[in-house]
Amino acid sequence: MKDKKRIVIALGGNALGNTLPEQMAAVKTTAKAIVDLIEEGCEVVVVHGNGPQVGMINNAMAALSRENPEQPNTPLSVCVAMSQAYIGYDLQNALREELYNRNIKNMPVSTMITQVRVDKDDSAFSNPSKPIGHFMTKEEADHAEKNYDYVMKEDSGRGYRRVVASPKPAEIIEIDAIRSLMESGQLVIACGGGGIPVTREGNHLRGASAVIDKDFASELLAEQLDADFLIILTAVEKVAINFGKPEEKWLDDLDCGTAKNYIDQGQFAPGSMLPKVQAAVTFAESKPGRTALITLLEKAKKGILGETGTRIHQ
Ligand SMILES: Nc1ncnc2c1ncn2[C@@H]1O[C@H](COP(=O)(O)OP(=O)(O)O)[C@@H](O)[C@H]1O
Ligand SMILES: NC(=O)OP(=O)(O)O
Repeated sequence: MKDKKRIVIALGGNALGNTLPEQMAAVKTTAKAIVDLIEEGCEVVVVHGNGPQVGMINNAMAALSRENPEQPNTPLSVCVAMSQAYIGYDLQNALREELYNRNIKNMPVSTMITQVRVDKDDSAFSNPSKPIGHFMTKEEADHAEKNYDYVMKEDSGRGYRRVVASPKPAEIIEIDAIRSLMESGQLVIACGGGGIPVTREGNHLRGASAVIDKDFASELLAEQLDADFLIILTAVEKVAINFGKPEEKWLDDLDCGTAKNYIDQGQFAPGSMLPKVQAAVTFAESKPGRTALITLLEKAKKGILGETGTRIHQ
């Protein structure tokens, strides 16, 4: 029996920054927001994104293999694994320190290297859509497309980014290990970067060339851990309709039916707010009483207390 409110938190790009120094600084703020929820008596499992980081790692490994033909290129699945370890390391340390600062010394923090099974026939493999790495100019994007065989896409007027396949998560391979750690009172970081994408071949798990969306992976994790809340922390305090337009309206409360109508109207940008609202609706619909919350990282505590954010419910 659960005696605490169980929460899966999905951390967006602003929780980590884009570079090594930015990440070292950002995780301190992120840790404060997470430990606030632990102080409120919640049981928390943390998922994070990895778009900028996995792109950076992949570029570095590709440059290494270009310089040294004996060094084969590193598969994207391995780059996701590296990003889980690198981000988990910083986040785990920041969380441990923040727990100690608040005199919570009996809560070990661990990062679970997590594999997530995807369907090898997922249509996403022939339609790359997930932006990774840094923004580029048109000239840089043309160069990368021509020389590195990257697929590039313009991203909402902000420049060009490489896009890769992003299949839907079907199964969290390490779910029992994550559950055991959580139930023994640990603060667990899992499904980082959406999880290492793998396909199943008998007993063998083969790495897939993809990056899973962390919003969808955190939704699956929240369902499988029977969480009460899925909290998606991002760079806006609330979800809006007519976002960025004069008639913009910020939403406090959204039932699933209304959310689906707004999705059909194209109110949420693909690749940014759309997967969050889709994940929130899937979670809220999966069982009565489950609620999703989308809010600003720094407002997580106010959000859980019902004072801000957009709540998505049945
Ligand atoms: N309808 C909308 N309401 C609120 N924000 C929106 C909307 N459509 C697009 N956005 C943008 O989506 C961003 C969140 O997506 P993104 O930056 O990709 O998320 P993440 O925090 O996971 O990195 C917000 O900061 C905002 O700029
Ligand atoms: N994997 C993933 O969804 O990363 P971002 O949140 O950084 O895009």
